Amino acid sequence: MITVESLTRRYAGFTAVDDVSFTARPGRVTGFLGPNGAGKSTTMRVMVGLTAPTSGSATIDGVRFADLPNPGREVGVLLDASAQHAGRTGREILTIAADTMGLPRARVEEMVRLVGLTPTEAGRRVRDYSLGMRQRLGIATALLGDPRVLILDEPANGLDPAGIRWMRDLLTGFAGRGGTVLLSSHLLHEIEVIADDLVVIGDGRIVAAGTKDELLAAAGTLARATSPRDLAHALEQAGIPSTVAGDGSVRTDADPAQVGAVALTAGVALTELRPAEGAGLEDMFLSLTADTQREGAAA
Ligand SMILES: Nc1ncnc2c1ncn2[C@@H]1O[C@H](COP(=O)(O)OP(=O)(O)OP(=O)(O)O)[C@@H](O)[C@H]1O
Repeated sequence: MITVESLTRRYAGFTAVDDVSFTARPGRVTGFLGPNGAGKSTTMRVMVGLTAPTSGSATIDGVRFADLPNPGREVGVLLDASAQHAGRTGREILTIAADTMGLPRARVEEMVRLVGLTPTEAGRRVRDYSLGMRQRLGIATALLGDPRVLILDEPANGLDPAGIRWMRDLLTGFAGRGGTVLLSSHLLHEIEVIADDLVVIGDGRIVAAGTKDELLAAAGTLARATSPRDLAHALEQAGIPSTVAGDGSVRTDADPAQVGAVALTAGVALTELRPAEGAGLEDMFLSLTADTQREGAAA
């Protein structure tokens, strides 16, 4: 279990992470989402002791990362796949990590196979790796010590479609065996498929956290009508607040049956009526982080 409590990190007067609290539980994949610069990497860096918190804490099963006796055996970390020593081969990097953790050398070849690097690729210098190969090596390093917790920043970055599918199965299997997975990603579809729980951060603050099902169900109802303004007006008359998005869709917290009844009474022809959850994580993400998007309010 990863526990983040009232975590704040300031840089010279700028607050990158602002009083953030959440947990990532065993047996679950927790997706960590937010727009560029929202504070995901900073939070993850604090978790693994690379950045000191200004206040608050991040612990793994109640222990700070820096206090873990053999961290690689307990927490697998992939923060920046390009941070590996470019002059070493993939195999050398894994061997050094295995020696540091006191693991048998056989574990190195096991991991090379597991992440789908060929023996030739494992013998190539990392500076000559493609992004996807670096990512695979980073995942091999994270899994080497057979940890029970994984902290992965954008692990799917650079992977081809087969690689993304492979990673999805790997992480789901890891959580299925009782492991804790926290992963950040900009690939919302990936998160939607793989995550059990979601933590959404915007401008350094948590804007939503809960199970994926809860958060998607909370998205309300989406309706389209030949005249969106008439529908919004009819809903308002019925005491149901709604918003009309730029694409003409009308959103409300009321359920679809209520919206349908109001439209019928008002004589407004609907062209679409459904739970907004069908719109998926992307819509939820954009509406939750609308205030913090560089591109301005999306809905
Ligand atoms: N060492 C630093 N000094 C000053 N500001 C920093 C430092 N590290 C991060 N920041 C700032 O903190 C904010 C959060 O950055 P962070 O990298 O955590 O965001 P992120 O959510 O991971 O973004 P992205 O999705 O773009 O990777 C940004 O505004 C960033 O510029």
